[in-house]
Amino acid sequence: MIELEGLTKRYGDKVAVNNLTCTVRPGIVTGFLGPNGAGKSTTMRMILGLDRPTAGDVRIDGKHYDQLKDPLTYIGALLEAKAWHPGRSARNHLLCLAQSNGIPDSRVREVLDAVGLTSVARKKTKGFSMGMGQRLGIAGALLGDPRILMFDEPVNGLDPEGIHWIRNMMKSLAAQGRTVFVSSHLMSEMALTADHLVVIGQGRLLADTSMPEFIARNSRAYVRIRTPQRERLLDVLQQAGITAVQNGNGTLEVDGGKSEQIGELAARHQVVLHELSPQQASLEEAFMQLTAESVEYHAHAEAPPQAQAPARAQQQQWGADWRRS
Ligand SMILES: Nc1ncnc2c1ncn2[C@@H]1O[C@H](COP(=O)(O)OP(=O)(O)OP(=O)(O)O)[C@@H](O)[C@H]1O
Repeated sequence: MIELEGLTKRYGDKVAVNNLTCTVRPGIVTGFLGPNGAGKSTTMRMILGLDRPTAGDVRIDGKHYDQLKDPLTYIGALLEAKAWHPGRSARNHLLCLAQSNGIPDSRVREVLDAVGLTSVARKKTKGFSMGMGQRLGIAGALLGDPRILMFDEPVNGLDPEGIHWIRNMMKSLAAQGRTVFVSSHLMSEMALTADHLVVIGQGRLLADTSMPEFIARNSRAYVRIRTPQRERLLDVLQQAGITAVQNGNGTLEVDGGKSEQIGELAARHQVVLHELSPQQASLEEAFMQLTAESVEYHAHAEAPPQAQAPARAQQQQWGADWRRS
C-alpha cells in the first residue's frame, strides 16, 4: 500500500500539495487525476523521496522510501521518460539499475522482452523515440518485480498498439495483486483502465472513490427520447409530472433514470418511440464538472484568432508538409 497522511508541499508561497490523505490499495488500478498543475507529479515525487514534504507523511508498505532496502524491489516507477544517460544502451542502463538494487542481470533480458525492446537493446538511447523511451522507463519500473508500481502519464508518446499494451499490462499487474497507481490526462484511457480514482485540484483531494461511483456522483444521468409524436409525448409526460427538455436536434431529454416509466407511459398512450436510451455522462464530463473550479490554466478561445489569410501557394505547401509527416 501507499499511504499519504496530511501530505503537503509548499514552494515559497505556492502550495503544490495541500494536506493530502489517501491510501492506494493493492489488487486494483488506481487512477490519479487532476488538471494541469494540480500537484500529481509533486505527490509522486514525494512518494519516491525525490521531494521532501513540507508537512505530513508518505509511507510505502509502512516505510519511508529511504528506509527500503533495494527500493526497486518494493516500488517501480516511471516518472519522467528519458531519465537516463543518452550515450548508454537500453541494456546497459537497465544493467546499472539492476546491479545497484541487487537484481540479477538475467532479469534485464526478461523486462526488455516484456516491453518489446529486445531488438534495440544494444542501441544507444539517444536515438530513441518518445514511445521507445516510455517503454524503457516501464522496463525500469518492472525490473525489480515490485509489488507496487507507479506511472506518471505512461501512455505519453505511445502509438495505439502501445496504449493497448500498457492498458492490459496495468490491469494484469493489478490482477496479480499488485498496487498500480497511474496518472493520466487521457480520461477515455482512464475510464478503460482504472478501477478506482483519486482526483486532486490545486493540491487538494477532490475525490477518492470507485470509478462507477465517481461518474454517478459527478455527472448527470438522463434519458434520451426520439419520437415522431413529440407534442403528444410531451403532453403525456407533463400529465405524469415528468419534465422533458427539448433539444435542438429534435430529441427530448428527461433527467434521472426513468426510462421504464417513460416506456410504459408511451405504450399506454400509443406513442411511437424511435429511441429511449438511458445516458450517463462520460468520465471526461464528470472530471470537468468536478474540477471546473480548480483549473488554474484556462484557454480563452477554442481556436486562436485567424492570422492574415495565407497565400494559396503557402497553404498548399503546408498541406504537402502535413502529408509527408
Ligand atoms: N520545483 C518547483 N518549484 C516551484 N514550483 C513548483 C515546482 N514543482 C512544481 N511546482 C508547482 O507546483 C504545482 C504542482 O505541479 P505538478 O507538476 O506537481 O502538477 P501536475 O498535476 O503534475 O501538473 P501536470 O498535469 O501539468 O503535469 C504547479 O503550480 C507547479 O508550478
